[in-house]
Amino acid sequence: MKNIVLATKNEGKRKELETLLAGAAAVYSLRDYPDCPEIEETGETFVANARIKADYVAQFTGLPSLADDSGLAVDALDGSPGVYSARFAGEEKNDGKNNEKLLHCLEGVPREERTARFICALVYKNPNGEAIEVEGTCEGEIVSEPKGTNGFGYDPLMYIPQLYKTLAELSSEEKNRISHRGKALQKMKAEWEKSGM
Ligand SMILES: O=P(O)(O)OP(=O)(O)OP(=O)(O)OC[C@H]1O[C@@H](n2cnc3c(O)ncnc32)[C@H](O)[C@@H]1O
Ligand SMILES: [Mg+2]
Repeated sequence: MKNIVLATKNEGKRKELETLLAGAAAVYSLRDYPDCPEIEETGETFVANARIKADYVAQFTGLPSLADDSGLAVDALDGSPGVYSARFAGEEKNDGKNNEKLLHCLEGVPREERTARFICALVYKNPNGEAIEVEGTCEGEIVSEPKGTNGFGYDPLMYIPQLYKTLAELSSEEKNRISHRGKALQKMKAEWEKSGM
């Protein structure tokens, strides 16, 4: 079984990725490398940022690394907060404040115009330089008040019309089945199979 270091400091992501990788890889994370410095996300796209994180952590640890850069693109906000999703309400990366700001930005916007999607770019990088890049998306609508307590980040605001629930009202298994992250990881597993990496 391959060893992988997850290049993330986000506990919500770490848990989901660990569950999704169970049986496929032995998983470490930056919790196991507390000396790994903060990695600056200077890219303009999700995949560019995931590449930066995967490269850095593969070099730093000498092990294959899997990075996730993700976020929410809201149509009524021309795709914002996008790559700024974590820092939408400031550098401190506060989920509650980010959600408040998003609701504030969408005040008065009618339901039919509140469509949005989560995007997850995954980059897998071997210390020898080989890489695999995939992306997954999850479509929904931004509700006008938070609902549900599961998940993390913007989950309480992301309503999935087909399920009549927000992502935060789903169990982790249900979320993983339909989420941007779950879909991206399915693609990654297929690429691992194909390439033998
Ligand atoms: O960069 P790392 O260390 O992985 O952790 P991060 O939290 O900074 O992660 P990102 O830079 O990828 O920013 C993504 C933000 O988008 C949000 N997000 C991503 N996936 C999400 C999900 O499945 N549910 C809810 N919010 C999500 C969440 O608020 C994250 O902070
Ligand atoms: Mg980040």
